[in-house]
Amino acid sequence: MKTIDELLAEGVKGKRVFVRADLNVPLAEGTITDDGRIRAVQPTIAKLAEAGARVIVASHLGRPKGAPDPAFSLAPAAARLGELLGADVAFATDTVGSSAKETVAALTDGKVAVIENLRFNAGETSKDDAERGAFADQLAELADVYVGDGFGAVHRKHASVFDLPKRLPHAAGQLIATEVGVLKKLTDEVKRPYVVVLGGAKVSDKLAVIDELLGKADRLLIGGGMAYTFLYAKGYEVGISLLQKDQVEKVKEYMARAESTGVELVLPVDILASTDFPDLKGKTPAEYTTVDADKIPADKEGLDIGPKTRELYASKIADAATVFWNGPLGVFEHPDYAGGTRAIAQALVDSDAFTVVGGGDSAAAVRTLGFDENAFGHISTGGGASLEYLEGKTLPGLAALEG
Ligand SMILES: Nc1ncnc2c1ncn2[C@@H]1O[C@H](COP(=O)(O)OP(=O)(O)OP(=O)(O)O)[C@@H](O)[C@H]1O
Ligand SMILES: O=C(O)[C@H](O)COP(=O)(O)O
Repeated sequence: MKTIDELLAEGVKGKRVFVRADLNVPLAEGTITDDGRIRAVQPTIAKLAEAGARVIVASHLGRPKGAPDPAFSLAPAAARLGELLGADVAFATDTVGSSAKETVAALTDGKVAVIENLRFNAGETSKDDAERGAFADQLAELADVYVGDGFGAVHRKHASVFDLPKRLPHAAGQLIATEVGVLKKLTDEVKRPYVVVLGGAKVSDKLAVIDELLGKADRLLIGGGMAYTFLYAKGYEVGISLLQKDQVEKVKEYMARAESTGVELVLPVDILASTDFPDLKGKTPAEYTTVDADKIPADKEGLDIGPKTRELYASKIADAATVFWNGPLGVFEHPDYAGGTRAIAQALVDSDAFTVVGGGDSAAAVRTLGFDENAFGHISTGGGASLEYLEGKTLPGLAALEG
């Protein structure tokens, strides 16, 4: 992979450089609630601008259906990027149409423009190679050079991630280089004990990584919504908790494998359970009871790990040399169910281990709960991307940069 420094050494002054970023930030009524992903790509953009490039920043945001949708506009992200850079950032109201062409043509050396959400065009995410290729051809007309720096999207075989770098001279941005460097440490040269904490909502999304981690990690601590499928597989009743019944057999197989290979697979021992999902908007106080994990009442759902589990998990993290954490341990968006996630974040901060937090929600949780980002070894901007990297999969966006 060509690095950004190698590209800069070749000279980018006056060149139109297309930066594929991941500006897919959480928004609440048009306001960015966590700008971590914008800050993460800013150094690459700033370096290119300082070197006199005409920088075109592109990204997806959310999952619009291949057509313009104002709810998914990148305009707020472009404005925030301008604030962070301390410079005017132009904004094109389309992606490859007249606004994009005019905006790019008007760029002068060292200036930055953001084009509208790539996913407003069906070609971006199309499964059809020709349709994706045709969109990539249009994007290629906008630029002379491609810089891949949207780590959060490198697992997507999308036009701007996979097809476009094949059409232009290309290099990897600083963020991608950092992310890959850190994740390599978790795959090639991991220091033990290696503890993995997995939470979040969907077991099915994380099964493949559990499969891979059973051969790599020393301990696997399970929490969040996915814990209930494990507890159910163990034979417990889980009330109305999140349960993926179609995954139960697979989970049983993994539990047996963990047992036979000596990997410690640790499940919650107590749970905060309630008859109601909490009010995430008004954040009115929740009513819940703390129950043992094998005694979840039939009319209740588990919404966070309980105090005994928090202590247990913290003790399993305390002597780790490496920790990877993906997925909140409870419905952290409500203050009454944020305690489990907070306890795990604190355990990471307190440990001497090299700690990596992966996943959009986990990274946002760490910041919204008030933790200092610098207290962690690395906070990845990739959710699915970091998991797929750890699974050992070939990531289209990295493969394209290597070619
Ligand atoms: N017990 C639970 N019941 C229901 N939902 C839960 C529970 N615990 C956590 N969640 C929810 O899981 C969601 C996060 O899951 P997800 O798998 O998306 O996490 P992530 O991997 O960090 O994020 P991303 O996929 O964005 O990278 C949160 O919105 C949280 O409220
Ligand atoms: O949030 C993410 O994980 C990335 O931005 C990728 O988004 P996607 O899952 O919608 O492709």
